[in-house]
Amino acid sequence: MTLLSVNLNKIAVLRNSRGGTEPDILRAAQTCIEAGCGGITVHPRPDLRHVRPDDVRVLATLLRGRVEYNIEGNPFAAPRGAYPGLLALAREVRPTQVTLVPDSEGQITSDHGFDLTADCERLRPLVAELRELGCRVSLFVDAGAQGFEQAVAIGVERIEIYTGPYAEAFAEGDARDALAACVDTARRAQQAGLAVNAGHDLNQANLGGFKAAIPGLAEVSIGHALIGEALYDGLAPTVRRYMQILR
Ligand SMILES: CC(=O)[C@@H](O)[C@H](O)COP(=O)(O)O
Ligand SMILES: NCC(=O)COP(=O)(O)O
Repeated sequence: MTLLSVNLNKIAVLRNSRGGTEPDILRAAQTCIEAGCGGITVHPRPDLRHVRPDDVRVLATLLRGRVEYNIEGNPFAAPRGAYPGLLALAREVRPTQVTLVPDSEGQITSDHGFDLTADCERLRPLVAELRELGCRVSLFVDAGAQGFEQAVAIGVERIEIYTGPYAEAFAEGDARDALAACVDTARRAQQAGLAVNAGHDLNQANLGGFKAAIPGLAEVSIGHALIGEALYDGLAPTVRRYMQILR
């Protein structure tokens, strides 16, 4: 069974657009847990536009001992204001997994992975510290990435394949090449001893074929589409409830 980790960034984006506390991230996490998800993912960023450090902290308390907690982010992004940095957050909350992502400043969302052959040496001390803290470490990589042996050598246990190009090809009607690249990447990573996660723009339409093609897929983290789909699923009953009140 592949673990579903629900990314709650979009709940925070909606909340942040008004200020205040609604929609409430803890309530959203609780709902996802009650629905059977295996994990919660957050991706705090230095500009605080998504999940914020205080969200990361309160979620840790809610999730501990219940489901996996996956925190994503760029470990090299400098602390700024209320954002203490990814490593500092990991030291505080000790999530199940930290997924290191080479986001650059101002990126709307993640759009590429690490170059393992170039980046493993500078990642080495960070991976070591995260492992000391008891966190599993996963590296965000593009399909086609090389250097999995180097990743294993510095203590990395998983990769997360960036599935944006697969999702885009699927939406355009022909995902065969993009899927084949993910399948080959997963196979090589597994042969090197890594477990394989995947994420970005996965949705109910493109997930089934992806999962079927990747034996042993350990985890998918899904946020943007899942929250959008939840809106569609929830809009009609919600409107009906308002109509009841207004009768
Ligand atoms: C690491 C990753 O794949 C990203 O997909 C990201 O976490 C997506 O979520 P946001 O764009 O909402 O931060
Ligand atoms: N790691 C990917 C993730 O957490 C969610 O990405 P998306 O579904 O919001 O594109």
